[in-house]
Amino acid sequence: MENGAAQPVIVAIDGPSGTGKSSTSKAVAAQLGLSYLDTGAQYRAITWWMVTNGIDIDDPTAIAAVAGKPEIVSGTDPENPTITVDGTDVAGPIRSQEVTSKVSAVSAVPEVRARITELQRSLATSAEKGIVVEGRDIGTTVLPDADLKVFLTASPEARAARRSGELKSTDVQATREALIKRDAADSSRKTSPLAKADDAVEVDTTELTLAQVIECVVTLVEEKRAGK
Ligand SMILES: Nc1ncnc2c1ncn2[C@@H]1O[C@H](COP(=O)(O)OP(=O)(O)O)[C@@H](O)[C@H]1O
Ligand SMILES: Nc1ccn([C@H]2C[C@H](O)[C@@H](COP(=O)(O)OP(=O)(O)O)O2)c(=O)n1
Repeated sequence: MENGAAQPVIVAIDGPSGTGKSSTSKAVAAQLGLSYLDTGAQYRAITWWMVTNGIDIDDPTAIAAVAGKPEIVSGTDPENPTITVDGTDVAGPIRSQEVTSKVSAVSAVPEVRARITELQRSLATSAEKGIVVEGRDIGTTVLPDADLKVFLTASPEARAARRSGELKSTDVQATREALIKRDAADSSRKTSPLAKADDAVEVDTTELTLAQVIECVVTLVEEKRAGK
């Protein structure tokens, strides 16, 4: 088949916080003309709704009871990814410290995961040219038949330095601790934890520039498409 008429390609990119999933996925999707989905933004959006509606984050039963209520819509253009909850643009508020500190507890609730996973699968199957989906459990649970699975890693020091730079925070040590705590919670939850799929390609980005990581993933997609 000619490249121009290629079959939709599904790319799953997983890994802990600060490994470069969002920046890499967005750039790869833009370069290859694919859609892009930030699944972390969806979990942040449902967490934002729980916080805004006064739901007790320490009560998984209370979270489960209302998990079906908010309508979460993700725009999948990599040049302009969007996220709304019941029609409200929440791209800014979902990055708040409060949401960041509560998102692991909310996303550990099975009813929340079932709801969000369904949204993710539906977006992936409707992407005409294909999609790059980034998260924690995409290769293992959400899209186990993805054409390419990549698992990004980096040292905690590199990840904390990147996040601190982004948050314009000088306290790299506090950022490092918060990041390690969130990764531990995400990796140890019962339902669909952060994990590398057996057939994922692991890329350690500690010593790589973002441009190098993007090039690496684009090459992996092209090799898959060429049937190598
Ligand atoms: N290989 C890299 N080298 C240096 N900085 C990077 C690299 N990859 C990503 N970054 C930067 O690190 C920060 C976190 O990256 P991001 O893509 O949001 O990670 P994740 O989605 O895995 O949490 C961003 O500011 C991004 O520009
Ligand atoms: N597929 C996913 C994606 C994110 N999550 C949860 C766990 C993560 O700590 C939060 C936030 O994810 P996000 O990718 O926005 O996190 P960072 O960009 O690393 O700060 O969502 C998840 O449980 N499953």
